[in-house]
Parts: sequence; structure tokens; C-alpha cells
Amino acid sequence: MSKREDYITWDEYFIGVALLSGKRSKDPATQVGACIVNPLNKIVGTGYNGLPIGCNDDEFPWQKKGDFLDTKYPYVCHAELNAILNNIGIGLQGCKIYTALFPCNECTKAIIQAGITEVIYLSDKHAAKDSFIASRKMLEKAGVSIRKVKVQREQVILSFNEKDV
Ligand SMILES: O=c1[nH]c(=O)n([C@H]2C[C@H](O)[C@@H](COP(=O)(O)O)O2)cc1CO
Ligand SMILES: [Zn+2]
Repeated sequence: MSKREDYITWDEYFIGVALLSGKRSKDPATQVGACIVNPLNKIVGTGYNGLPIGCNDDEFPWQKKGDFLDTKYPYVCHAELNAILNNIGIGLQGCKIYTALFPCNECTKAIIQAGITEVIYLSDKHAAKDSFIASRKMLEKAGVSIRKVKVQREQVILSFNEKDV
């Protein structure tokens, strides 16, 4: 018997882990996930957008509009920053980060300072906004490679039905 041919690629695997991590997010509008991978293709950190430890998901606001302090923006920790902070306790020099959304300027600073050398994203839908223009500028100056993830399929379906295993 010959080997299976429709197995997922490394890119599909790691962006898949990023997207699965995003499913943990409590943000009703936007769920973002990120996955950090070392040069040996081992996962060394994952994260999703959420409140800092100790800040109750039910007490803090999730709205986008209103007074700044009544919105989610001052409180939410972005997926990419969480993935960096949640790493398995190693230096991240030379690692790559897979992220559902192209990183904002704040996460970009953390990515660069952590020594991550490649950003692989699924969506760049905010590319025209200042924050993301700043991100690209910093990543390019810092020599961090940027590319859109390469996928060979539209979706991967997971079943939790034991009969499907
Ligand atoms: O890279 C990102 N990583 C990340 O975790 N986020 C989070 C912060 C917010 O919870 C949400 C974006 O808010 P909004 O729904 O206004 O688009 O996604 C947002 C970005 C922006 O690209
Ligand atoms: Zn960010």
C-alpha cells in the first residue's frame, strides 16, 4: 500500500493550529490565533486574543464603540503577543509566527524584539491602515520575512465524533 497523499502541508498544519487557537477567544467580533514554530518545525507557542490573566471575561467590555475605556481595545491582549508570552520557555530567535491576521504595530514590535524572523499570515485585510503600514515598515527594516500562507485546500474539517476516528 502506498502512502496517503492528501495529508496537510506544514503551512496548513501551523495556520490550522493558529486558527484552532483563535476558537478559544471570547471576542464576539474577531477571533485571532497565532502559532510560533521553531526552525525544527516544532510548535513552541500558541495564543489567541483575550483578556490578561485575572481580568474577568464577563466583567470587561467587548464592544467596539463608545468611550475608549468602555471598549475592548485597552484591555485585550492580541493573539501574537499572547503566543510570544505563552511560549514554552525558550528563546524565540529564528522562529516563525503563523497568524490569522497580519500583526498590528504593537505585536510587530514584540515579534521583532523576540527575535522572530518570519511572519506568515492568512489575512492582510487591514493592510491600508496606519498601524499595519507601520508594521510592514518595521518588519522590512528589521529583516523579518513576510509572506501569505500557502494552502492547497479551502478548509480542514475536524470531527469530535469518536466514530470518525
Ligand atoms: O493582529 C491582531 N491580533 C489580534 O489578536 N487582534 C484582536 C484584537 C481584538 O480583540 C480584535 C480586533 O478587533 P476588531 O473586532 O475591532 O477588528 O482582534 C487584532 C489584530 C489586528 O490585526
Ligand atoms: Zn497586535
